[in-house]
Amino acid sequence: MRPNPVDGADEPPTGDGLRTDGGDALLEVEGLTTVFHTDKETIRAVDDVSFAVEEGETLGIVGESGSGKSVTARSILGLIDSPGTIESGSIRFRGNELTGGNWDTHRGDVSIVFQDPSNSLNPVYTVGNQIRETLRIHQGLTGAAAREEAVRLLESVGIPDARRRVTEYPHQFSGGMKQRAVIAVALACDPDLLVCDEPTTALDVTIQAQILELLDELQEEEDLAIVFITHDMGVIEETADRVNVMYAGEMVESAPVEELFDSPQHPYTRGLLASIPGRTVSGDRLPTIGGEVPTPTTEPTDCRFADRCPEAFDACERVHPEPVRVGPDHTAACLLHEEAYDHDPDAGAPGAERGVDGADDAVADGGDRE
Ligand SMILES: Nc1ncnc2c1ncn2[C@@H]1O[C@H](COP(=O)(O)OP(=O)(O)OP(=O)(O)O)[C@@H](O)[C@H]1O
Ligand code: NI
Repeated sequence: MRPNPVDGADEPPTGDGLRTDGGDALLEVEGLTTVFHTDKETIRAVDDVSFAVEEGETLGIVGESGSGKSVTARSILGLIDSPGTIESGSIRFRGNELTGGNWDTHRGDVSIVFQDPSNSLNPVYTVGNQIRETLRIHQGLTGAAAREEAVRLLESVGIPDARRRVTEYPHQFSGGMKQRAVIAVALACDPDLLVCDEPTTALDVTIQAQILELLDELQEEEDLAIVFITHDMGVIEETADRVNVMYAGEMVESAPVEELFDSPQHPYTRGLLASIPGRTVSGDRLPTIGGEVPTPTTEPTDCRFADRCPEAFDACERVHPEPVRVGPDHTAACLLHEEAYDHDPDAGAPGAERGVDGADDAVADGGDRE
């Protein structure tokens, strides 16, 4: 939520410049391709995705269900199990390559918080027990030191009466308090990067806001970098410094959060933004993008969004768009931004809402006046 402390603005853009190499980012992901081999097909859940996370920043990853957000998160943590595998690409943490089984060198430097806190805590151990176990493994703390640190961690995530609650079992915690406890366990690793995969989706709206606020405070206090995964553009606007938009396994747009919201360059991003309450002309229904995310099973030869895209033109069916620079710190993978593909300008801007269900309803509202 706070501004990126590493100001990349005055770095000269490199020639082909979309890949960061040799930079000092905390996490660098390059060409990540994670596939699942099922009986009938190979699912390319994450397909040639590249991005970086700087120290202390929050990177939001957004996209509809099935776009590859969680598989990206699990890949970073080394949590891809059979039938899944990282087929190619590089994941570097502080410059060290993690793929190829080197996750243990940074185990604990990267920690994850999942959507459902109930699945993340062991019901047969007290909350304190689980925090202390993590402190022992990752920080070598035992005895009184571990007990004190467990209480301090519960306090730091805003659990009242921490000294007593540390002795309680997960079922004695409410949903929101459970997720705070999960975050305390994640922090017991003393991570530099916290990956949050839809951490508030299972919680009600008020609690959700409290957890988002907590993450923001923790980030400032502990100088944490956060990768925040959500399908909710509203949550992205509140939490992220930078945003990656994913669609069918690919990263279709990436930009600082304000720029993405002010000047989205991919029609898919425009569709996601149009579905935020309050951003579109008032109508009974929010516009949604018709259709759903296809499951990618082959290397792309076209734009995977073409058949849902209100701005698609003929080349979109036969050419795969690669990410291109559309601003100093902004990329989009869309042929609208490749001059070589001469598209019909009439199919451009005014049609941005065409094919977006519900947009017509909003316009039709004017009819009530007669
Ligand atoms: N264990 C698995 N076996 C086979 N396919 C998988 C497995 N895990 C994920 N996939 C597939 O990978 C693709 C991406 O899934 P992923 O869970 O990353 O999506 P997501 O963006 O996190 O969606 P959601 O918002 O629903 O959590 C989907 O097509 C999914 O079916
Ligand atoms: Ni997911």
